[in-house]
Amino acid sequence: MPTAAPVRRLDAGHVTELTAVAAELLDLHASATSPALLADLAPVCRRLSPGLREALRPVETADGLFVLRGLSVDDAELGPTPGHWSTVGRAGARWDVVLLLVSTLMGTPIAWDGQQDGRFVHNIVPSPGQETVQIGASSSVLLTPHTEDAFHPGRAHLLLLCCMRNPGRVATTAASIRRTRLSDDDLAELALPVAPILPDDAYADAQRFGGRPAPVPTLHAGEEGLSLRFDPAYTPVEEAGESWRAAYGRLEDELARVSVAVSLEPGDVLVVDNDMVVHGRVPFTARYDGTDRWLKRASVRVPGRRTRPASEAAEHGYGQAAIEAFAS
Ligand SMILES: O=C(O)CCC(=O)C(=O)O
Ligand SMILES: [Fe+2]
Repeated sequence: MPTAAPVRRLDAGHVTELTAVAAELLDLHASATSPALLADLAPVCRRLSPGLREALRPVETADGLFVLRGLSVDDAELGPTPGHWSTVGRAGARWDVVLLLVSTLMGTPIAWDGQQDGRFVHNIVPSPGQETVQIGASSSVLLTPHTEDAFHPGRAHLLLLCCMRNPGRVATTAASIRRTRLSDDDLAELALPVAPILPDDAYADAQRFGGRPAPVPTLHAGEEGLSLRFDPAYTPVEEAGESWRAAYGRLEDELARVSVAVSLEPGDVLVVDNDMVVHGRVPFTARYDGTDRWLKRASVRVPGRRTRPASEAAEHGYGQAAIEAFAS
């Protein structure tokens, strides 16, 4: 049984190269959200050294994740943790660019009109009033293991979580479907489109969408192996039949059994395969004094990936559309 996430260590030379290129891009474009900076990402990445590009290759094991370690955060320079994503401003902007470069080496960064003002890098901070909601801004509750943006066919293939600060070493949890053991009957049952996955509370517009929620398969046996699409907090499980509910429960149990806890340290980047791994977070007590936990998050699509059922192409996505950082 896996107990720890694999760590990939960036050597000092590669850290210097990556941070210097990020600083140059930010100087040139003034803002990490500038469309001109997004347009520069792919050409700049092509000029990075082969060693750095190799170090930042995508996820390659059945764990479906790794922690990239070696970057370091200057805590004093970062400034206080904001109480809400909308008040981050330019804080940690160089990290936004680092994350966009790492994302571009692995695929195409995506954003959503309906989430965090269409930004390509989200800020995940505990926010007053949201302590118990099932979104990243929560704190006092377990954030239930989920596929990111599971409600949408345009969701990311890879999710990157970069730690700015994490007092108390609050753990992110991650569980790979490829490490679970399920009976053939359960696999067959969960491959049927039985229950829909509704938009989560980070998407107010999508939640107002008038169309009919379509049931989707939970598991998919693709050419490369099993993938999953799973978000029990937003799945009306109680509307499904008893036999399917029992199989879904066994899947939840198996995911809990193989789950690893990853306590991110400042500068760590957790890379998660969003088709293979569900992630969550243990509860913690927010301080709201500027020293709180703070992650930056990027979502990446990998062109040409065939890990999902073809039927997803016909989904309405609750009126939301993913925006790509550049044409891929
Ligand atoms: O806070 C965490 O460790 C993970 C939160 C999360 O689910 C996310 O940012 O997508
Ligand atoms: Fe998440």
